[in-house]
Amino acid sequence: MTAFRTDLPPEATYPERHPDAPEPGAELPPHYVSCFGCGPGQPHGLHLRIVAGEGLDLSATFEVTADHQGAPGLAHGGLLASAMDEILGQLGHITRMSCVTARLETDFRRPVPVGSTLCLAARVDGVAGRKLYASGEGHLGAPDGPVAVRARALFVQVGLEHFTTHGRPDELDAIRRDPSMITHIGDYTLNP
Ligand SMILES: CCCCCCCCCCCCCC(=O)SCCNC(=O)CCNC(=O)[C@H](O)C(C)(C)COP(=O)(O)OP(=O)(O)OC[C@H]1O[C@@H](n2cnc3c(N)ncnc32)[C@H](O)[C@@H]1OP(=O)(O)O
Repeated sequence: MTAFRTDLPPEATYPERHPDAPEPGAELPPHYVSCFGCGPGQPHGLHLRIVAGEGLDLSATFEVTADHQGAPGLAHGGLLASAMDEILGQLGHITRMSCVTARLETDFRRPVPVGSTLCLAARVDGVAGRKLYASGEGHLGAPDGPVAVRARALFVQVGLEHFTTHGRPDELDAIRRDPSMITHIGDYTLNP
């Protein structure tokens, strides 16, 4: 059997839900107004609205429109992977780890027609040091609908300097002028 690089290592542990994690049922704040996945100010974005679950899990709905096509009338696979990347990455809200995607594996199990709603679910599988392992699915039409897409990912925790070092100065300057473009929770600045 293939050993995927997102397989949980033996030293992984299952973390507690962070006491400052969003309440179950609460909608997560967008981490950055211009994020392609969740930013309300991103005209070309997916505009995912992500809701905290009871444990180390999240859910969201993704309305698939004609803007998301690959084949005629069908969603583009890379776009579905982006939606999974976004909801999996936002699991950092629940564990309070500011992470970036190191590896994302996606299985496309059914075509996703334009006009359909994809119900996304994501959960933490474990944490090993800076590494957060996560998995999720996209169900067609309803949370218990057929699985159209499945993903597993490895995220690596990074400090704020990851973004300040590598981000384009124009966008970083815009955030300095208007800090409300990114979400701050307490003394923690979320991944911009
Ligand atoms: C409160 C917080 C809330 C946060 C909410 C945020 C919402 C955000 C939502 C965003 C949603 C969208 C999200 C996005 O779109 S994030 C944007 C897309 N991702 C990136 O741009 C990341 C680019 N990559 C990097 O910057 C670096 O490579 C990173 C930082 C990932 C690691 O470089 P770094 O120099 O720091 O660390 P390291 O190289 O020592 O690696 C560390 C460990 O990881 C293991 N490893 C690394 N890569 C892989 C791999 N491919 N498969 C398997 N394993 C891998 C590695 O072996 C090592 O393991 P170990 O030797 O320790 O055992």
